[in-house]
Amino acid sequence: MQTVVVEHPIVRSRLSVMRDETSSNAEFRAALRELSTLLVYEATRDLPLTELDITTPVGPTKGHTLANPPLIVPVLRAGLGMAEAAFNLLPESQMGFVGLARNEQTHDPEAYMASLPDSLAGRPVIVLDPMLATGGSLAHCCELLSTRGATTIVVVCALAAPEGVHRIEASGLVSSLFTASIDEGLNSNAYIVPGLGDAGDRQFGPR
Ligand SMILES: O=P(O)(O)OC[C@H]1O[C@H](OP(=O)(O)OP(=O)(O)O)[C@H](O)[C@@H]1O
Ligand SMILES: O=c1cc[nH]c(=O)[nH]1
Ligand SMILES: [Mg+2]
Repeated sequence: MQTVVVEHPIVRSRLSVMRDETSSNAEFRAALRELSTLLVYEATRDLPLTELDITTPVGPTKGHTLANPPLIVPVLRAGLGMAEAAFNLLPESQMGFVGLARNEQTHDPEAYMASLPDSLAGRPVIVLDPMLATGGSLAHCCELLSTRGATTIVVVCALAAPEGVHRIEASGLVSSLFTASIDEGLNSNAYIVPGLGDAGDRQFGPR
């Protein structure tokens, strides 16, 4: 698995707004949206292109279009805050949805929703979830995608813990991971330290 920590001054500043406990829900959502644009920009850098003939007002030339736009899959709830930014960059794409809620006693994900095409054979997938903590949720999501035939899965998250990076690498299902930071680790509640708290609650309020 290729792991890329996107180093950029704007990425750092938006992540800091997200980490700051005094940021409002609206400030957190705006910072996540802007951060997601930058992370998805990097995650799509190597997408293959198809050449096409176009005509400018001045004359003919060659243009390009995405050869095989990826399916975008936000993991609900928190990944919803990244979805619009990804769709804006990839308007040709389609979107699927996976709903997972981590059980805060066992730290295992509990699935409550999946809305995906039956077959993902031949379709690259970009999975969006701001938090990669134990990695249980993203591993579950990637297994679901793999069961439907996905072979190229790119994960984009705002923050990761080393434990989660190792877990999804060990799954063998993820081609690349793009994140703004790999933090120190997990606390006894399996929250990322220093992290930013609960990314779903910080956007939408407690569930
Ligand atoms: O790596 P893990 O240990 O599995 O934890 C990460 C998961 O926890 C958060 O979702 P949560 O379960 O809180 O649901 P929410 O998005 O509805 O808040 C986050 O958005 C990830 O999906
Ligand atoms: O730090 C964490 C861990 C899991 N889920 C979150 O939203 N934050
Ligand atoms: Mg949550």
